[in-house]
Amino acid sequence: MTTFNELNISQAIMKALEKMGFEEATPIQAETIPLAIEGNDAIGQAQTGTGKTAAFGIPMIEKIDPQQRKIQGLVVAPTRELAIQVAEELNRLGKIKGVRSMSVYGGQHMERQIRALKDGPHIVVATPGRLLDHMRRKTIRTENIQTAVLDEADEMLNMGFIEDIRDILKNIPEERQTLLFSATMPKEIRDIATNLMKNPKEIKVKAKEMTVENIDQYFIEIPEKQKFDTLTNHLDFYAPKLAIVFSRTKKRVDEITDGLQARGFRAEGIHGDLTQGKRMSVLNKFKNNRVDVLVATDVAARGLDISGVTHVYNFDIPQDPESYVHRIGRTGRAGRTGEAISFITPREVAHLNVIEKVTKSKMKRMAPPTYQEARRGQQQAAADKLRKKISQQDLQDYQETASELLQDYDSMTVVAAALKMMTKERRNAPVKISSVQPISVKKPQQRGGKNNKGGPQNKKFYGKRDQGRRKQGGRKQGGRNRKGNYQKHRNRHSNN
Ligand SMILES: Nc1ncnc2c1ncn2[C@@H]1O[C@H](COP(=O)(O)OP(=O)(O)OP(=O)(O)O)[C@@H](O)[C@H]1O
Ligand SMILES: [Mg+2]
Repeated sequence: MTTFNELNISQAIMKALEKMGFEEATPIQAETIPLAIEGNDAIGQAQTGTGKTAAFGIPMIEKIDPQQRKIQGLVVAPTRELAIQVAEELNRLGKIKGVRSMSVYGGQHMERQIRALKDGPHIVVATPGRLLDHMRRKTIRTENIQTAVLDEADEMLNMGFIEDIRDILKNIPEERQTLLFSATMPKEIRDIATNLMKNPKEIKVKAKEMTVENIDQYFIEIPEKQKFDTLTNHLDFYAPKLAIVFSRTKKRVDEITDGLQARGFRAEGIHGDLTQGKRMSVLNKFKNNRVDVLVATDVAARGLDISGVTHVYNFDIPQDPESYVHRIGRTGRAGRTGEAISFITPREVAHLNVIEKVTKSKMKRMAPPTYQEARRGQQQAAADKLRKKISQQDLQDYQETASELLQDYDSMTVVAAALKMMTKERRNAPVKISSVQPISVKKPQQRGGKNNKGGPQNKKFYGKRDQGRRKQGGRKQGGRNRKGNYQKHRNRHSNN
């Protein structure tokens, strides 16, 4: 264990850390901070929820001169919500030193953003599209930036964002320090990354598995048509405190959300087609426990740090093993425990095995809870409430009425009636979710098609010869292929 004291951190930041309740540095922080303070470029890889934000935030803030009201640090993040969250954490870390961070993202009034930028933040945390917009308008000046960070670096250097990132980095002084962070870093992306940096130090916190070990991982094999009932049975039986349900498409997110609401759950959906105002309000409701189930596309898969998420459901198994790692990493953060439950259709078993292999983790098979179990789960929740009430021992006022009841009925009947009244019986509204194609592990010759995301991680499933062919083909048809993919990704992220 390393204390922050041992890392030669200045007083102002030490005080901020104390206020934040950080007692010891996490391994990625212990390894990164000294290297980054020395000025090295670095690629940092450590599991989800292990404090990568402060690992780059602390050295970045150390270097900033608060007297100079110029942008000296830049963080680029893939989603708006993450940009906001990172800016908040940096503001906490920099508060006592007087270092101010501001988030800049799409979907927000340009004029308002420009006014706020005139206030002279020291650090800007931005999504790529809007950042480029400001750079072109010269409302964000880059000449004083000393540190540039790509949070979720593998995502930022993947096809959807890579061109934007190149454009951004071109505009930042070459003497800059570049820091890249993520829980996942496929080798091909690491190679791209290395080209953008100067002799980067690679910091990889050694872990047996890519996923966090205090997340219990399960899978339930069920036909597509039974997924929704299985989800509601599971939610009733296990009564998670806060759950995130990931689905593959925006349409399905809407349908699942509507379905859950129709069955009486406090659920809300989040995806890129919603207005920014709606996205924020949904997330805030979830953070404040006014919503129990957040249904989301991958827009919520990376980086979001919402304390108290106990369960992550993959209503649809994700295409990439990396995406799986990030999605389930929304639980089990900062040493807490969590559960991840993935629904797979019978045809997706091979794909599940691929995810297990790449992430070096194992998912345990779980039987889908039955309707009877779900009902029992609901009754148990009511029984727990009764037990809690009994333990509070403030029932004197009710004793006379209780004894009258017991003269007329036996105790079993009275308690059963009380339980029935308290049980949140599910409204069994019929719900139909439009179907999607199962994800299959395609044979090599079938890969590389127009709809194939073709992420670098897929390379593993090519034979040696095919790899070569793919490389060649990739270059030749790169334009079309990349463009197709690029467009697809742009759409996915179009609301940054
Ligand atoms: N040294 C520390 N002591 C206690 N808590 C910490 C420490 N460092 C970070 N945290 C807290 O741990 C949580 C997770 O941190 P953070 O979001 O930076 O993780 P991450 O590694 O970036 O995860 P992800 O890969 O999901 O983005 C946050 O709530 C953060 O405030
Ligand atoms: Mg993070």
